[in-house]
Amino acid sequence: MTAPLCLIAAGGTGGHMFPAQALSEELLKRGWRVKLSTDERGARYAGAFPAAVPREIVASATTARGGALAKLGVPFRIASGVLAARRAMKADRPAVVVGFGGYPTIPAMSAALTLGIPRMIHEANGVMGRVNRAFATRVDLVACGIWPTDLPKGAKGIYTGNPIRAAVEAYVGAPYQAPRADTPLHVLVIGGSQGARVLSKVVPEAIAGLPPEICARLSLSHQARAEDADEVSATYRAARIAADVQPFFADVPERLAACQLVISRSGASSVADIAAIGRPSILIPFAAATGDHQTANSRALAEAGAAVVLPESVLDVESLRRDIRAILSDEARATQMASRALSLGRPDAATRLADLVVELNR
Ligand SMILES: CC(=O)N[C@H]1[C@@H](OP(=O)(O)OP(=O)(O)OC[C@H]2O[C@@H](n3ccc(=O)[nH]c3=O)[C@H](O)[C@@H]2O)O[C@H](CO)[C@@H](O)[C@@H]1O
Repeated sequence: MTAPLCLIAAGGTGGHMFPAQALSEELLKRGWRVKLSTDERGARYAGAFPAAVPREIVASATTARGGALAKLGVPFRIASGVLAARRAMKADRPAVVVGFGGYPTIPAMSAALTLGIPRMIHEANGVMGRVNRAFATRVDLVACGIWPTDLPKGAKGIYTGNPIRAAVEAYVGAPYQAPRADTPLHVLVIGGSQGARVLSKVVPEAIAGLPPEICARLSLSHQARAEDADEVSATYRAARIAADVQPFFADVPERLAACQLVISRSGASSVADIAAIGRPSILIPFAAATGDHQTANSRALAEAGAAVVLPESVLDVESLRRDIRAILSDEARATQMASRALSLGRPDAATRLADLVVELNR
Protein backbone atom coordinates (compact mmCIF):
# COMPACT_ATOMS: atom_id res chain seq x y z
CA MET A 1 0.00 0.00 0.00
CA THR A 2 1.43 3.42 -0.90
CA ALA A 3 1.86 5.94 1.90
CA PRO A 4 -0.81 8.66 2.12
CA LEU A 5 0.02 11.98 0.47
CA CYS A 6 -0.43 15.38 2.11
CA LEU A 7 -0.48 18.35 -0.26
CA ILE A 8 0.84 21.43 1.53
CA ALA A 9 0.03 24.81 -0.03
CA ALA A 10 1.91 27.85 1.24
CA GLY A 11 2.24 31.45 0.07
CA GLY A 12 5.33 33.30 -0.92
CA THR A 13 6.69 34.66 2.39
CA GLY A 14 8.97 33.14 4.98
CA GLY A 15 6.15 33.56 7.49
CA HIS A 16 4.00 31.09 5.54
CA MET A 17 6.81 28.76 4.53
CA PHE A 18 8.50 28.13 7.94
CA PRO A 19 5.46 26.42 9.55
CA ALA A 20 4.79 24.53 6.30
CA GLN A 21 8.33 23.18 6.41
CA ALA A 22 7.92 22.05 10.03
CA LEU A 23 4.74 20.11 9.18
CA SER A 24 6.44 18.51 6.14
CA GLU A 25 9.31 17.28 8.32
CA GLU A 26 6.93 15.82 10.91
CA LEU A 27 4.75 14.04 8.33
CA LEU A 28 7.76 12.53 6.56
CA LYS A 29 8.91 11.16 9.92
CA ARG A 30 5.52 9.45 10.18
CA GLY A 31 5.93 7.80 6.79
CA TRP A 32 3.66 10.14 4.84
CA ARG A 33 4.49 11.52 1.42
CA VAL A 34 4.38 15.31 1.12
CA LYS A 35 4.05 17.61 -1.91
CA LEU A 36 4.45 21.39 -1.77
CA SER A 37 2.38 23.82 -3.82
CA THR A 38 3.74 27.37 -3.83
CA ASP A 39 4.62 30.24 -6.18
CA GLU A 40 7.97 31.51 -7.43
CA ARG A 41 8.52 33.66 -4.33
CA GLY A 42 7.75 30.77 -2.01
CA ALA A 43 10.12 28.54 -3.97
CA ARG A 44 13.00 30.73 -2.74
CA TYR A 45 12.30 29.57 0.82
CA ALA A 46 11.71 25.97 -0.24
CA GLY A 47 15.46 25.21 -0.28
CA ALA A 48 15.25 24.28 3.40
CA PHE A 49 12.41 21.81 2.79
CA PRO A 50 13.35 18.15 2.89
CA ALA A 51 14.58 16.93 -0.51
CA ALA A 52 11.85 14.27 -0.48
CA VAL A 53 9.18 16.96 -0.98
CA PRO A 54 8.40 17.63 -4.67
CA ARG A 55 7.24 21.13 -5.63
CA GLU A 56 4.42 22.34 -7.81
CA ILE A 57 4.83 25.99 -8.76
CA VAL A 58 1.60 27.91 -9.28
CA ALA A 59 1.38 31.21 -11.19
CA SER A 60 1.37 34.27 -8.91
CA ALA A 61 -1.97 35.23 -10.41
CA THR A 62 -3.20 37.75 -7.89
CA THR A 63 0.11 39.38 -7.14
CA ALA A 64 0.73 40.21 -10.82
CA ARG A 65 1.78 43.82 -11.20
CA GLY A 66 0.73 45.98 -14.10
CA GLY A 67 -2.04 48.18 -15.37
CA ALA A 68 -5.79 47.73 -15.52
CA LEU A 69 -5.53 45.21 -18.37
CA ALA A 70 -3.24 42.94 -16.34
CA LYS A 71 -5.62 43.18 -13.36
CA LEU A 72 -8.59 42.30 -15.58
CA GLY A 73 -6.83 39.03 -16.31
CA VAL A 74 -6.54 38.05 -12.62
CA PRO A 75 -9.85 36.12 -12.36
CA PHE A 76 -8.96 34.14 -15.49
CA ARG A 77 -5.51 33.31 -14.14
CA ILE A 78 -7.03 32.18 -10.83
CA ALA A 79 -9.57 30.03 -12.70
CA SER A 80 -6.87 28.41 -14.81
CA GLY A 81 -4.77 27.86 -11.66
CA VAL A 82 -7.72 26.10 -10.01
CA LEU A 83 -8.27 23.89 -13.07
CA ALA A 84 -4.57 22.97 -13.15
CA ALA A 85 -4.67 22.17 -9.41
CA ARG A 86 -7.76 19.96 -9.94
CA ARG A 87 -6.01 18.05 -12.73
CA ALA A 88 -2.91 17.55 -10.54
CA MET A 89 -5.04 16.43 -7.55
CA LYS A 90 -6.97 13.93 -9.65
CA ALA A 91 -3.61 12.40 -10.63
CA ASP A 92 -1.89 12.64 -7.21
CA ARG A 93 -4.95 11.80 -5.08
CA PRO A 94 -3.80 13.56 -1.87
CA ALA A 95 -5.43 12.21 1.29
CA VAL A 96 -5.37 15.64 2.95
CA VAL A 97 -4.70 19.19 1.74
CA VAL A 98 -3.30 21.79 4.16
CA GLY A 99 -3.14 25.52 3.37
CA PHE A 100 -0.83 27.89 5.24
CA GLY A 101 -2.27 31.12 3.83
CA GLY A 102 -1.32 33.54 1.08
CA TYR A 103 -2.68 33.96 -2.46
CA PRO A 104 -0.72 31.05 -3.92
CA THR A 105 -2.86 28.69 -1.80
CA ILE A 106 -6.06 29.66 -3.65
CA PRO A 107 -5.73 27.05 -6.45
CA ALA A 108 -5.01 24.12 -4.10
CA MET A 109 -7.67 25.05 -1.53
CA SER A 110 -10.32 25.66 -4.21
CA ALA A 111 -9.50 22.40 -5.99
CA ALA A 112 -9.66 20.44 -2.69
CA LEU A 113 -13.01 22.09 -1.94
CA THR A 114 -14.56 21.21 -5.29
CA LEU A 115 -13.17 17.65 -5.19
CA GLY A 116 -14.30 17.10 -1.58
CA ILE A 117 -10.79 16.22 -0.33
CA PRO A 118 -10.32 16.53 3.48
CA ARG A 119 -8.63 19.86 4.12
CA MET A 120 -7.51 22.24 6.82
CA ILE A 121 -5.74 25.55 7.11
CA HIS A 122 -3.13 26.78 9.54
CA GLU A 123 -3.28 30.43 10.57
CA ALA A 124 -0.04 31.60 12.17
CA ASN A 125 -1.29 34.97 13.37
CA GLY A 126 -3.73 36.35 15.91
CA VAL A 127 -5.66 38.03 13.08
CA MET A 128 -6.48 35.83 10.09
CA GLY A 129 -4.99 36.59 6.69
CA ARG A 130 -7.37 37.37 3.81
CA VAL A 131 -7.10 34.06 1.95
CA ASN A 132 -7.30 31.92 5.09
CA ARG A 133 -10.37 33.88 6.20
CA ALA A 134 -12.05 33.24 2.85
CA PHE A 135 -11.55 29.47 3.28
CA ALA A 136 -12.05 29.23 7.07
CA THR A 137 -15.65 27.99 6.89
CA ARG A 138 -14.96 25.80 3.86
CA VAL A 139 -12.39 23.53 5.50
CA ASP A 140 -12.75 20.77 8.09
CA LEU A 141 -10.79 22.76 10.65
CA VAL A 142 -8.55 25.74 11.25
CA ALA A 143 -5.35 25.05 13.19
CA CYS A 144 -4.48 28.23 15.07
CA GLY A 145 -0.95 29.33 15.88
CA ILE A 146 -2.09 32.05 18.29
CA TRP A 147 -5.01 31.74 20.66
CA PRO A 148 -7.57 33.19 20.81
CA THR A 149 -7.82 34.23 17.21
CA ASP A 150 -10.57 36.04 15.32
CA LEU A 151 -12.24 33.11 13.57
CA PRO A 152 -15.27 33.83 11.39
CA LYS A 153 -18.58 32.44 12.67
CA GLY A 154 -19.00 28.78 11.82
CA ALA A 155 -15.27 27.99 11.53
CA LYS A 156 -13.92 25.16 13.68
CA GLY A 157 -10.72 26.36 15.33
CA ILE A 158 -8.21 24.20 17.20
CA TYR A 159 -5.21 25.68 19.01
CA THR A 160 -1.99 24.00 17.90
CA GLY A 161 0.55 26.81 18.30
CA ASN A 162 3.10 27.73 15.66
CA PRO A 163 5.60 25.00 14.79
CA ILE A 164 9.23 25.70 15.64
CA ARG A 165 12.11 24.31 13.65
CA ALA A 166 14.32 21.51 14.94
CA ALA A 167 17.18 23.95 15.60
CA VAL A 168 14.92 25.86 18.02
CA GLU A 169 13.61 22.68 19.61
CA ALA A 170 17.18 21.79 20.57
CA TYR A 171 17.22 24.73 23.03
CA VAL A 172 13.80 24.25 24.63
CA GLY A 173 14.39 24.24 28.39
CA ALA A 174 17.98 25.54 28.10
CA PRO A 175 18.67 27.20 31.49
CA TYR A 176 18.32 31.00 31.57
CA GLN A 177 21.35 32.90 32.89
CA ALA A 178 19.60 35.85 34.53
CA PRO A 179 21.36 39.23 34.48
CA ARG A 180 23.28 39.93 37.71
CA ALA A 181 25.33 42.90 38.85
CA ASP A 182 28.62 41.44 37.58
CA THR A 183 27.65 39.08 34.75
CA PRO A 184 28.10 39.59 31.00
CA LEU A 185 24.91 40.77 29.29
CA HIS A 186 23.94 39.58 25.84
CA VAL A 187 21.10 41.23 23.91
CA LEU A 188 19.69 39.80 20.66
CA VAL A 189 17.91 42.13 18.22
CA ILE A 190 15.87 40.49 15.41
CA GLY A 191 13.42 41.98 12.94
CA GLY A 192 11.80 38.95 11.27
CA SER A 193 12.95 37.20 8.12
CA GLN A 194 13.61 40.50 6.29
CA GLY A 195 15.00 42.54 9.21
CA ALA A 196 13.35 45.76 10.35
CA ARG A 197 14.63 49.27 9.69
CA VAL A 198 12.97 50.82 12.75
CA LEU A 199 14.96 48.54 15.07
CA SER A 200 18.19 49.69 13.42
CA LYS A 201 17.24 53.32 13.95
CA VAL A 202 16.13 53.18 17.59
CA VAL A 203 17.84 50.23 19.30
CA PRO A 204 21.55 51.18 18.89
CA GLU A 205 20.90 54.69 20.20
CA ALA A 206 18.90 53.39 23.15
CA ILE A 207 21.63 50.87 24.00
CA ALA A 208 24.51 53.32 23.55
CA GLY A 209 22.96 55.66 26.15
CA LEU A 210 22.69 53.03 28.89
CA PRO A 211 24.73 53.66 32.08
CA PRO A 212 28.46 52.87 31.67
CA GLU A 213 28.33 49.96 34.17
CA ILE A 214 25.81 48.21 31.91
CA CYS A 215 27.55 49.13 28.61
CA ALA A 216 30.83 47.70 29.86
CA ARG A 217 29.25 44.24 30.24
CA LEU A 218 27.11 44.31 27.09
CA SER A 219 27.46 42.46 23.82
CA LEU A 220 24.94 42.62 20.98
CA SER A 221 23.78 40.37 18.17
CA HIS A 222 21.87 42.76 15.93
CA GLN A 223 20.17 41.64 12.71
CA ALA A 224 20.19 44.70 10.42
CA ARG A 225 19.39 45.07 6.74
CA ALA A 226 22.56 45.32 4.65
CA GLU A 227 21.89 48.99 3.90
CA ASP A 228 21.65 49.84 7.63
CA ALA A 229 24.50 47.66 8.89
CA ASP A 230 27.34 50.26 8.74
CA GLU A 231 25.39 52.86 10.71
CA VAL A 232 24.29 50.29 13.32
CA SER A 233 27.88 49.04 13.77
CA ALA A 234 29.23 52.61 14.00
CA THR A 235 26.82 53.55 16.81
CA TYR A 236 27.81 50.51 18.89
CA ARG A 237 31.51 51.06 18.14
CA ALA A 238 31.35 54.70 19.26
CA ALA A 239 29.85 53.54 22.56
CA ARG A 240 32.55 50.81 22.86
CA ILE A 241 29.95 48.07 22.88
CA ALA A 242 30.83 44.73 21.29
CA ALA A 243 28.33 44.05 18.50
CA ASP A 244 27.89 41.37 15.87
CA VAL A 245 25.78 42.97 13.12
CA GLN A 246 24.52 40.71 10.31
CA PRO A 247 21.64 40.77 7.79
CA PHE A 248 20.51 37.32 8.92
CA PHE A 249 21.72 35.04 11.71
CA ALA A 250 21.60 31.41 10.68
CA ASP A 251 22.10 30.47 14.35
CA VAL A 252 19.29 32.49 15.99
CA PRO A 253 18.28 29.60 18.28
CA GLU A 254 21.76 29.47 19.85
CA ARG A 255 21.87 33.26 20.23
CA LEU A 256 18.38 33.27 21.74
CA ALA A 257 19.39 30.65 24.26
CA ALA A 258 22.49 32.66 25.23
CA CYS A 259 20.84 36.07 25.60
CA GLN A 260 19.56 37.83 28.69
CA LEU A 261 17.06 39.88 26.63
CA VAL A 262 15.66 39.79 23.08
CA ILE A 263 14.30 42.83 21.25
CA SER A 264 12.16 41.72 18.33
CA ARG A 265 9.30 42.24 15.91
CA SER A 266 6.33 40.06 16.82
CA GLY A 267 6.04 37.95 13.66
CA ALA A 268 4.43 34.60 14.43
CA SER A 269 7.56 32.46 14.23
CA SER A 270 9.69 34.93 16.19
CA VAL A 271 7.14 34.92 19.03
CA ALA A 272 6.97 31.10 18.89
CA ASP A 273 10.79 30.82 19.06
CA ILE A 274 11.09 33.28 21.97
CA ALA A 275 8.40 31.46 23.96
CA ALA A 276 9.71 27.97 23.18
CA ILE A 277 13.21 28.81 24.45
CA GLY A 278 11.82 31.08 27.16
CA ARG A 279 13.56 34.46 27.17
CA PRO A 280 12.44 37.95 28.33
CA SER A 281 11.56 40.16 25.39
CA ILE A 282 10.72 43.65 24.30
CA LEU A 283 8.40 43.28 21.31
CA ILE A 284 7.86 46.03 18.75
CA PRO A 285 4.92 45.00 16.52
CA PHE A 286 5.13 45.97 12.83
CA ALA A 287 2.42 48.67 12.70
CA ALA A 288 1.58 48.13 9.01
CA ALA A 289 0.99 44.37 9.30
CA THR A 290 -2.39 43.27 7.89
CA GLY A 291 -5.10 43.73 10.52
CA ASP A 292 -2.35 44.76 13.00
CA HIS A 293 -1.73 41.04 13.51
CA GLN A 294 1.69 41.54 15.12
CA THR A 295 0.01 43.31 18.05
CA ALA A 296 -2.34 40.33 18.37
CA ASN A 297 0.68 37.98 18.19
CA SER A 298 2.35 39.79 21.09
CA ARG A 299 -0.71 39.86 23.36
CA ALA A 300 -0.35 36.54 25.19
CA LEU A 301 3.30 37.20 26.11
CA ALA A 302 2.43 40.75 27.21
CA GLU A 303 -0.56 39.68 29.32
CA ALA A 304 1.47 36.93 31.00
CA GLY A 305 4.19 39.43 31.94
CA ALA A 306 6.69 37.64 29.70
CA ALA A 307 7.22 40.58 27.33
CA VAL A 308 7.05 44.35 27.25
CA VAL A 309 5.26 45.51 24.11
CA LEU A 310 6.17 48.89 22.63
CA PRO A 311 3.83 49.94 19.82
CA GLU A 312 5.61 51.87 17.07
CA SER A 313 3.32 54.84 17.81
CA VAL A 314 4.92 55.35 21.23
CA LEU A 315 8.37 53.96 20.45
CA ASP A 316 11.22 56.36 21.12
CA VAL A 317 14.83 56.05 22.23
CA GLU A 318 14.13 57.09 25.83
CA SER A 319 11.24 54.72 26.50
CA LEU A 320 13.07 51.80 24.91
CA ARG A 321 16.20 52.54 26.96
CA ARG A 322 14.12 52.66 30.15
CA ASP A 323 12.64 49.24 29.43
CA ILE A 324 15.98 47.66 28.47
CA ARG A 325 17.61 49.05 31.63
CA ALA A 326 14.74 47.94 33.85
CA ILE A 327 14.95 44.32 32.66
CA LEU A 328 18.75 44.06 32.61
CA SER A 329 18.97 45.51 36.14
CA ASP A 330 16.35 43.29 37.76
CA GLU A 331 17.41 39.68 38.09
CA ALA A 332 14.12 38.58 39.67
CA ARG A 333 11.96 40.25 37.03
CA ALA A 334 14.06 38.94 34.13
CA THR A 335 13.91 35.42 35.58
CA GLN A 336 10.15 35.64 35.96
CA MET A 337 9.70 36.96 32.41
CA ALA A 338 11.80 34.09 31.07
CA SER A 339 9.79 31.43 32.90
CA ARG A 340 6.46 33.00 31.92
CA ALA A 341 7.56 33.01 28.27
CA LEU A 342 8.55 29.36 28.54
CA SER A 343 5.15 28.47 29.97
CA LEU A 344 3.52 29.83 26.78
CA GLY A 345 5.80 27.92 24.40
CA ARG A 346 4.31 25.19 22.23
CA PRO A 347 7.26 23.04 21.27
CA ASP A 348 4.84 20.29 20.22
CA ALA A 349 2.96 22.43 17.67
CA ALA A 350 4.26 20.48 14.64
CA THR A 351 3.24 17.20 16.31
CA ARG A 352 -0.24 18.56 17.00
CA LEU A 353 -0.60 19.74 13.41
CA ALA A 354 0.51 16.36 12.07
CA ASP A 355 -1.95 14.61 14.44
CA LEU A 356 -4.77 16.67 12.91
CA VAL A 357 -3.68 15.69 9.39
CA VAL A 358 -3.68 12.02 10.38
CA GLU A 359 -7.15 12.36 11.97
CA LEU A 360 -8.52 13.94 8.79
CA ASN A 361 -7.36 10.88 6.87
CA ARG A 362 -9.48 8.51 8.98
C1 LIG B 1 6.90 41.93 7.99
C2 LIG B 1 5.80 40.92 8.01
O1 LIG B 1 4.72 41.14 7.48
N1 LIG B 1 6.08 39.77 8.64
C3 LIG B 1 5.12 38.66 8.69
C4 LIG B 1 5.82 37.38 8.24
O2 LIG B 1 6.85 37.13 9.17
P1 LIG B 1 8.40 37.13 9.04
O3 LIG B 1 8.80 36.13 8.05
O4 LIG B 1 8.92 38.50 8.88
O5 LIG B 1 8.77 36.76 10.55
P2 LIG B 1 8.46 35.60 11.56
O6 LIG B 1 8.64 36.24 12.86
O7 LIG B 1 7.17 34.88 11.36
O8 LIG B 1 9.66 34.56 11.28
C5 LIG B 1 10.99 34.94 11.34
C6 LIG B 1 11.84 33.69 11.61
O9 LIG B 1 13.17 33.96 11.20
C7 LIG B 1 14.05 33.67 12.28
N2 LIG B 1 15.20 34.56 12.14
C8 LIG B 1 15.06 35.91 12.24
C9 LIG B 1 16.14 36.73 12.12
C10 LIG B 1 17.42 36.15 11.87
O10 LIG B 1 18.45 36.83 11.76
N3 LIG B 1 17.50 34.80 11.78
C11 LIG B 1 16.42 33.98 11.91
O11 LIG B 1 16.57 32.75 11.83
C12 LIG B 1 13.24 33.86 13.53
O12 LIG B 1 13.80 33.16 14.61
C13 LIG B 1 11.88 33.32 13.09
O13 LIG B 1 11.83 31.92 13.22
O14 LIG B 1 4.88 36.28 8.35
C14 LIG B 1 4.44 36.01 9.71
C15 LIG B 1 3.51 34.79 9.65
O15 LIG B 1 2.42 35.03 8.82
C16 LIG B 1 3.74 37.25 10.27
O16 LIG B 1 3.41 37.01 11.63
C17 LIG B 1 4.65 38.47 10.14
O17 LIG B 1 3.94 39.62 10.58
